[in-house]
Amino acid sequence: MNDTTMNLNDMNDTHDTDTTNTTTAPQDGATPTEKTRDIMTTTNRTVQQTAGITADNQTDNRTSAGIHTSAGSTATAHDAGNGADPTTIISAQHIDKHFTSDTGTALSVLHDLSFDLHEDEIVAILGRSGAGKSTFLRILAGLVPPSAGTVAYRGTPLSGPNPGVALVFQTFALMPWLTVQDNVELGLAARGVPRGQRTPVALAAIDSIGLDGFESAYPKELSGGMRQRVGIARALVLRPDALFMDEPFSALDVLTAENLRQEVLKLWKEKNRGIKSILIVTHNIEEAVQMADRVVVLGPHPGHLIAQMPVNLPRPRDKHSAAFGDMVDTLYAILTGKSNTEQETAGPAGVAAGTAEGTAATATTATTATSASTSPATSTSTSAAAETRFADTKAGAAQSGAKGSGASGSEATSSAHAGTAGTGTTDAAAAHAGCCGPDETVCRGHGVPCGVADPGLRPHWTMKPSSMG
Ligand SMILES: Nc1ncnc2c1ncn2[C@@H]1O[C@H](COP(=O)(O)OP(=O)(O)OP(=O)(O)O)[C@@H](O)[C@H]1O
Repeated sequence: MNDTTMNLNDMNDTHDTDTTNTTTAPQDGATPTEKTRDIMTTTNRTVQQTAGITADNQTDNRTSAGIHTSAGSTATAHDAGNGADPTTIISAQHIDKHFTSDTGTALSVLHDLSFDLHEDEIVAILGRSGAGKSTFLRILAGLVPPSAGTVAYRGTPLSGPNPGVALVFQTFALMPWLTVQDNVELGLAARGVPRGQRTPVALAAIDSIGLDGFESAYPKELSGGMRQRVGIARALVLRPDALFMDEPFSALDVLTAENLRQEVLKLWKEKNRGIKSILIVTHNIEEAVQMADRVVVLGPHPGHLIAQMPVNLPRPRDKHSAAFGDMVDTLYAILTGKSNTEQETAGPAGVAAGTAEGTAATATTATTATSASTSPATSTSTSAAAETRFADTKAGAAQSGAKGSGASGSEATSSAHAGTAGTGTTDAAAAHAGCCGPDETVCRGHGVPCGVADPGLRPHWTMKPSSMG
């Protein structure tokens, strides 16, 4: 510990680093009164019924619920969270958000968005670039006040930073002048934890995230992946009820991102994990399906709830399974407006039921898959939607809706094989061998046994090396 850390609270006040959830003040001047209005009276039973999920029977209902969508503006993602459910960590009700430009023009960013986060779940907020995902996350974190609506943490309306949240940022937000250890201790120091107590906690977190031996290193000495590990460790030491991750892997190369996702999921599996929920913002469909127990889809202009989908696939998830692919296809269709799920109450039920067998759902059939609930997988999804379903929706699906091309369409996964295997061939075994380390029995990028040809290997995972960056 160096002297710099003696004044950590001062640093937090001085530098806008977004390093903890305890120091950032509301930015647009909304009053606590505005923020707390009607918090206990906004329960909307109709909406709960529409969603098909109740607090009392959460898991079972999720399993059978399939995809829920909202054609209207009053839908809520999950139950309405009136405080009756002790597993509700955060409840946001009827959130509106607008920003006003220098010229006085109002930009409506979020409209009537309701959402509950519960214990023991990972939720992904998925949407196109500009849909308002990060803004919504920040509102839930209490970093930005809503223009209308309410946010409560454990039933208590927020009037500032959410005390149950710790944040991980896309850009890591590390203090460059602090060592790894000091960065990790930052949030604890800001909370007034004495140095003698925070050091062992920080060291344990550093160890758990795979940075043992780098305690004294400075951020500039670390790779991007290592920096994000520091960012994650810094959040973990706070043992937050909710770990918020705002596109945490999108600044990393494909393999590093995949490794870190696996690390986070490994931590999540631990009994004494210290965090009760994870909320991850992403525009990567595959990442959402890989990580989340529930995917909440936001539509743009202004950001609003268009669908939510439970992900009941067994963990660790097999990206090659038909069920996984069907979920990705379905979400792609929803994101690109090719789905008419607004009229449906269930999507590909094989997926919703969490079976290994998917349905024959494709981008065009997913929305009418209610009658295919027991169908085995019969499709390898060769539609344009399927071709691009692993694309970063910001670069690929979100902008064009066309077949993935170049870096956008292929970056998300195809380069995982090619970048390491260096083959770019259609030889599945060779491709997997490339991402299997000497001590690994499973290809970490794709969840298949090393050295085993994967019959489900999709064509776009073997694109030409030149298109893989
Ligand atoms: N502080 C701000 N002042 C003005 N406009 C803002 C502010 N923050 C966000 N916006 C606008 O709100 C909209 C939503 O931004 P936001 O970052 O929440 O979207 P997003 O879905 O997270 O996008 P991305 O995936 O590209 O990060 C954008 O049009 C953005 O320009």
